[in-house]
Order: sequence, then C-alpha cells, then structure tokens
Amino acid sequence: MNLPIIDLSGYLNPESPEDRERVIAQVRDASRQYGFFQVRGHGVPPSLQHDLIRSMGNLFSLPKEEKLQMSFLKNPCRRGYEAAGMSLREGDPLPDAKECFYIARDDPIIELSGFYGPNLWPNLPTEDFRDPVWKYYEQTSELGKTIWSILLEGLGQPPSLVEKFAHRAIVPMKMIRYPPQSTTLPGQFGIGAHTDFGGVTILFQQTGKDGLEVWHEGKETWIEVPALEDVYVINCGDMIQRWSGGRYKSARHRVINKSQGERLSCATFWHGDINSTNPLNPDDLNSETVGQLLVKRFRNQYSMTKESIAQVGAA
Ligand SMILES: O=C(O)CCC(=O)C(=O)O
Ligand SMILES: [Fe+2]
Repeated sequence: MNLPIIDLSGYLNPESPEDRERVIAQVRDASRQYGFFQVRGHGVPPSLQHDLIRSMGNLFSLPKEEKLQMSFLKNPCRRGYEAAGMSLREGDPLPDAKECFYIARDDPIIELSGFYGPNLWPNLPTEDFRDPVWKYYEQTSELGKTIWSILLEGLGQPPSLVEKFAHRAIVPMKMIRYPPQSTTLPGQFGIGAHTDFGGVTILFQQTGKDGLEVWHEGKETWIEVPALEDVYVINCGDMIQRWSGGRYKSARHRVINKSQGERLSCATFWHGDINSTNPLNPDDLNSETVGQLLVKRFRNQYSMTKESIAQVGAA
C-alpha cells in the first residue's frame, strides 16, 4: 500500500481550470482516506533542500555542550535545541531517539506565550546555517499556505479565506536528526507514534532515508512512506480533523530509521494566525482559535505558566 503522489503544478501553474480542480480533488480524497499524501511540483527549489540538509549537518555536528546551551526548554519562545531523550510520550516505554532544532516566525518582541518572538541561532557563520535555513523556511511556509488554500477549496470555501488566516501565521519548523537505529535501545523509536496537533505539516525527508510509517485505520496497517528525491510528505493535524468535522483525517505516524546511517528530516507546521477561528467551516458555532487549540496540546508537553496561557485566552 502506498500514499498517493500528487503533482501540485496543476494548482500552482494551471493550464486550464480542470488542472486546479483535479489537484483539489486529489488532495481532498487523500486527506480523507489517509490524512497524508506526497507531492511533487511544489515549488521549493532542490538547491534550497540540499542547503538545508548541509546546514543541519553543521548544526548537529556541534559539540554536545554547545547544543545544550541552546536548549529549547530554557527559551521563552521554545526555539532552539532538543536533545535525544527529552521527548517521552504518554504510553511509550522509552523516549524518542531523535534530536531536534526549532525555529519559527522571527519577531523582535516576545508576545502571546512566546508564539511570537525572536529565533535562537547557533554560533555558526551565517552562510553555514542561518541564511540557508531561513531561505528554506520562507519557501516551505509558502507551500504550507498553498496547501491550506487547496484544503479550503476542497470543502467549498473560497481560497481567498487563506489570506486572513495567514496573517501573522504561527509556523514552527523542526529540524530533526535520527541516529542510526543500531545505536538505539531495543524497542526505542526515532519518534514514537503520534498525531500532529495543529494544521498542515510539510515534511522533507532526506532522500533515500526511509523510516516514516503512517497508520491506516481501515486496513489496520502501517504504510511505509519512501523518502523520494524532491518529493514532500504532507499531512493534516488534529486541528484540521476537528475543524473539518472529520472529513480530513489526522493520522498516527512514527519513525523507525531504516537507513544505514543517520537520517535527517525537517517538519514545517503551518498552523495559521493565532486569533483565527475555523476557516474550513466559517459557520462553526465553536469559536475556538488557533492559539487556544495549540495551547491545549502544548501545555501537556511544555511547561507553560498560567499567565502565559491566559494571554492566548485559553485559561
Ligand atoms: O521525521 C519524520 O519523518 C516525521 C517527523 C514527525 O512526524 C514530526 O516531527 O511530527
Ligand atoms: Fe509528526
């Protein structure tokens, strides 16, 4: 069983109205059946993908002490470094083997529980990390916005709704390194089974480094997702499942590094403006905002103070 691969160029550069309609239908069907799909023709230049992988290599090769000084647990905006073993999901016997580095929107002032604020950058020459990573971030954010507009159209909403939803959109990006599976403990996952909790996830897998598996509810089986060159994996998070009334699924997934050496990947989580309500169904009587839904999930995972939770109106 394979995930569908959808060519987005029919939406981004249509030669006829049918091209767009076809992509919208393909994305809708895949999101309904799997909650996941792969895409080509996405518009993120391969050179930026390669530069990202090179930059991630530079970051993760820094000495452990230097990485730990950038710990995201000490950062008011949850930017920076997460070491292997820091992430343990309820029900999992062992913590994830992965290590990560987080960036997000770059704002000069810390606001709203650190959803807005400045990034933390490693002490590397800008051309070896910051510049290429930021260029990549901007392109992948653009792709996230495109996917949202396709999802909106798939449920009969005007794509223009995405403009308001994208105002100061919350878009964290997580760069991930999985150690070789042979160096992990028996029964330890790269990342244990979970659903993503927000909007759209845009995942880049280092070419040839397989490891991602997606749970298919109906068939009760794990679908392996190959790490193909210049192909992205897209999935819907819990907020989308909820807001679409279950028409788009948020599927469980996990990573077991199947490659010989380490495996790099990068996930961009495109959530939307913190004060926005449900754009997939503007008649939704439930007026929960992006910020409120994110805080609900975040507060279990990170230490957030009562004051900071109150700031996003999710006491
Ligand atoms: O690295 C991957 O392939 C998946 C990462 C993931 O699921 C996540 O970060 O939420
Ligand atoms: Fe995930």
